[in-house]
Amino acid sequence: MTDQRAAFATDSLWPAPTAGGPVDATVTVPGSKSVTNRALVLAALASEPGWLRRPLRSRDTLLMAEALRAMGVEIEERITSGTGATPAAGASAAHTAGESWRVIPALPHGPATVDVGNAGTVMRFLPPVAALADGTVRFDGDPRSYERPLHGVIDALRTLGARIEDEGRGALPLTVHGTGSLAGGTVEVDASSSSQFVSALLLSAPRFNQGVQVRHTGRTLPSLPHIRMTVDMLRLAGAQVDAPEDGGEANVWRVTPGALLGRDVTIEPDLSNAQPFLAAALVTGGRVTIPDWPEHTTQPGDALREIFSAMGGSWTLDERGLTFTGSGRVHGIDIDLGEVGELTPGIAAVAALADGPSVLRGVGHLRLHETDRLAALVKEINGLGGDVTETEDGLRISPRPLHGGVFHTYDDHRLATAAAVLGLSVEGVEVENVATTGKTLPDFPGLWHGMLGSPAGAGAGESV
Ligand SMILES: O=C(O)C1=C[C@@H](OP(=O)(O)O)[C@@H](O)[C@H](O)C1
Ligand SMILES: C=C(OP(=O)(O)O)C(=O)O
Repeated sequence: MTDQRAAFATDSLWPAPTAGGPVDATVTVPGSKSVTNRALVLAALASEPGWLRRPLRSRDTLLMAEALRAMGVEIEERITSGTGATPAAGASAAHTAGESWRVIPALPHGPATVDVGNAGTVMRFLPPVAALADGTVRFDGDPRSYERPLHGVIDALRTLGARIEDEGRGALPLTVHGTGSLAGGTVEVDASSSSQFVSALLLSAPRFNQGVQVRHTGRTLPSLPHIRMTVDMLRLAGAQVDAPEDGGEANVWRVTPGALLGRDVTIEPDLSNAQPFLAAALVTGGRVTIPDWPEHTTQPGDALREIFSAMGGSWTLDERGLTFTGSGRVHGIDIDLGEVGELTPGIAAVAALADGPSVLRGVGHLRLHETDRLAALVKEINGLGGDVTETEDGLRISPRPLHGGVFHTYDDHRLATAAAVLGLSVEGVEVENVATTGKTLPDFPGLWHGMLGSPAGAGAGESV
């Protein structure tokens, strides 16, 4: 619906390259979407300017930056040499070289219009910011954004004192009528459809008059590492947070009101976007190194070390980064992916090439992601000759010899990267709208061809 969306060619077919043999490459993966968008929100709400080093520049993060700018926050993009900047704790000068964003916070204000695209982080993290704004903020997005769950955030904000018009939809589009402050207080939310409900309320809570106490009341809670990421980043910005993992009450988070510090944050590489490259090492029996893999992280992609090892590879972590090595064999896996749901499409692709069956559990909420990921994976892998069935909360995958064909991606970046993994071993896979990878991973086709040492093919389309 916007200029950014127009940059995405949707009708092109990208011939996914096959791997001529075992891959052997080092792939520098751009910054984490989840860390970049949290860092932007926290910097925008801080009481002093801050820096983001090596932020991700992708559709989701540019939408977040644009939305904050629309509410009065200044975000300047700068190229730094690595010498003029103050590195974040533990970051080397090399780490800080490249692009940086200087964020100069302001009291958020309306009138403003926010395009959320199809970014869960934007559609969920920003209504609480808008509730703190002085003025009216209108939220709209891609057609799919109307279908993604938002009721948890809307209802909770109303309980905490906000006025929101959504014409009874409990979803986008909506208008938040901010008054310049929000009471805050105690709220219950069923976050079983998205952990981002909890993260959204916690991120802005230091600025609520009474802070917040959030109690999750649902039966399940997906993507816990992403909530831990929120808690860690809030603490790094000076907030006081009580969380269940510190011995607090189960399913209850508390944030004390107080000023947020302007920090200098170096964004980690996106470990979930490292997935297709690690998968390439696994399925070709090759080796891929991802530089700057953090020793400690809350990113769910860190679990790939163990998951892909259980599927047949092995890893080492040293000063070069994470090196993942395939053994030439790929095994099936029976695993609950509830904590790391965004890894499911890539694991499903590897599982379809394995030497035995797999069961992926705990990911029913993926039906409400960028697309219905369970239905899409069944349809598209089976369209190449596979045998994937949907269960109540996941997928059952029985590997079969696959053949070429068009793999549709439904505007879902992770469907596109999963298709590329299949294409390494299966001749003639054509990925429809590979440019949709630009939601979180700029120039995926370029990185992929670079890994394979092959010239970039036609039909790659534009990406951010
Ligand atoms: O907070 C975040 O940055 C995210 C949380 C998860 O969302 P859900 O809990 O909705 O799965 C994850 O899937 C998404 O890619 C990013
Ligand atoms: C679910 C995802 O994204 P979003 O932040 O839009 O929820 C994802 O990146 O896999």
